[in-house]
Amino acid sequence: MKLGNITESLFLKVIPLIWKVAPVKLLLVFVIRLLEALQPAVQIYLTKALVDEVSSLIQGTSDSFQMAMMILLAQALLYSADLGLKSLGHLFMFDIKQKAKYTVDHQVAEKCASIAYIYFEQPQYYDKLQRVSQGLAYRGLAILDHFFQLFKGMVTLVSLAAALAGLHFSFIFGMIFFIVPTFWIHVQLGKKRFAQMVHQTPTSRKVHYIMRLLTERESAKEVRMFRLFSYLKEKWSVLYWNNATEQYRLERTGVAYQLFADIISYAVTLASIIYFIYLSSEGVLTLGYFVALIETIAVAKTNTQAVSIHLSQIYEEALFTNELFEFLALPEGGYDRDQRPLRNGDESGLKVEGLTFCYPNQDDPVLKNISFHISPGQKVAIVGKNGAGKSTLVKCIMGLYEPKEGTILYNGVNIQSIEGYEQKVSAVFQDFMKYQLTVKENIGFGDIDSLDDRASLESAAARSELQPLIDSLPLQYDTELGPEYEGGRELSHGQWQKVALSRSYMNVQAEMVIYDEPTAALDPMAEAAMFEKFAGLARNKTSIIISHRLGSCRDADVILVLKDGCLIESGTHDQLMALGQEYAAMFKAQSRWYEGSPLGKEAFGRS
Ligand SMILES: Nc1ncnc2c1ncn2[C@@H]1O[C@H](COP(=O)(O)OP(=O)(O)OP(=O)(O)O)[C@@H](O)[C@H]1O
Repeated sequence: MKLGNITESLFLKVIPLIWKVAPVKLLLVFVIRLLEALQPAVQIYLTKALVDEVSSLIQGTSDSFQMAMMILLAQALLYSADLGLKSLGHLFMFDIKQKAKYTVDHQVAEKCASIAYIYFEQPQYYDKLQRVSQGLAYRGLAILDHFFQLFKGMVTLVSLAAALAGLHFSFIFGMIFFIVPTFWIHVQLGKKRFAQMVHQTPTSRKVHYIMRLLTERESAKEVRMFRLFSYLKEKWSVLYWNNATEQYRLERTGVAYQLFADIISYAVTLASIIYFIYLSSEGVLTLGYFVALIETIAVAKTNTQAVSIHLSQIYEEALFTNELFEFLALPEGGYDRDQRPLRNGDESGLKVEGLTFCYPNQDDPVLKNISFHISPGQKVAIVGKNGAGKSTLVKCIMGLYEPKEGTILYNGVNIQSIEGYEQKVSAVFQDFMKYQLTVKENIGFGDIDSLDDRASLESAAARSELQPLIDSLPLQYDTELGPEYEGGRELSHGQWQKVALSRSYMNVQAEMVIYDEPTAALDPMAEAAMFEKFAGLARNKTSIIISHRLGSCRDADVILVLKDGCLIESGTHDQLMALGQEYAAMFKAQSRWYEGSPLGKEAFGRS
């Protein structure tokens, strides 16, 4: 990363961002750091005056005891003021960081909500997100701290350099000898640390993932049942030590580099002290001057090291901060709006034409040249074996994925050009959310504007037969669901599915309803009721159901049969049965189970 980029990151991005959230506090911290920075030079000047006064007192050449006391008092006052400024500076910085973290977290969350859904299918996205959240919490905002410390160190050094240069110009070179090696070392280490973090991100995500498997409730059942603890712990341990060993090696290199820099800096200090002793022996320096110079060297040493460390830290933080700004600059919506084919036609309903879709980082398309038309109000079932592409197809229809080729038109318009298209579609996904929040929120999220509309909530709950369960809960609609928080009430999977269905019923404005295996966890009575209600609910809406229970698809107006990403059959149940191919074979295989055929008996090992 070039110096220009670092300055740009610091002055054009980080500081303006912080200026926006806390301008007054930022200015105050700046003033405080300036005052703090000038304090060492004044202290050294007072020390010199004090030592000279005391040495005069010892030699009996002066009776300025009062003067010495005055100087001591001034030093004490200065020291107290410095302590006060430090505490204030700390508090102001704490406040600035809280506000800046809030603002940036907020922007990251907004970005996550607005980027194309397809980003969530890419491991690189999760790697970046992890670095962004790590970088933000622990590093990004530290850049400001380093900047102020750097500023303070520089001001102190300039004030000391002015004093030393007056004595001999070579002290300026001495200071450079202090700064350059430490700076170079820390920049190199910063670069290495950043590169290491980028390359370790996938492994460290895996380490966290396996630790979650070992500790969380979701996985606890299988971990115990399959006795996975030792295997997973071993896997976690290998990955953990892979990263930890690399980090240790880098730290060891860092320590060796630092030792080298410290030796150089000590040599420079020693040379300076020898020179001061020589000047004193020549009678050029008073005792006070000598003491002040020794103190100056000590303070200069600390500050030059601090300056080089803070400079290199700014470099390192800028690498992290840049990741954050790159993340925030990801294109929203993900589609190149100018490239989108915008077609207007008079055909109503949903028309899919030549749809081909490929997941990121994969060469083979998951959906291949699919075309069909659904008229408004039609009931459509999508069936096919596992992995045939059913869920992917509905995600394309919902506008979550952009086709690689082909178009999806709704009432003749490309769905990606339709403002608020997502409100026209209501859906229940296979992996629906179990919000660890109240019943009201779990249902009301289906139409956030009606969250407080009790009548709508009750009507949605009644449609999925959920009302009796809600009535039995301690706080009814205000009962917290899920076991993760104190007082939360856990539901069965089927009950959760009813909650998800209720959520979808909230969106009464939806023109199209999509259900991806909506009854998988429901008992037969609830399933039958759901289909009865669904027929009524979806009467005026286009409805698309994915189901493996082919019996529930019999009444569909159109059944689409997918195989290996291709649409191989479409028609009514009777037409497809008459065709006698994939659908007919699947249907017959399933119906044999209900009719008690030998196939069913074999599966249970009966003769
Ligand atoms: N996020 C993803 N990234 C890459 N490939 C994926 C992703 N999701 C699904 N696939 C692949 O796409 C293909 C179709 O998956 P999809 O979930 O659409 O099938 P499906 O017909 O809904 O299956 P099921 O009946 O098991 O739910 C599968 O081969 C799957 O491996």
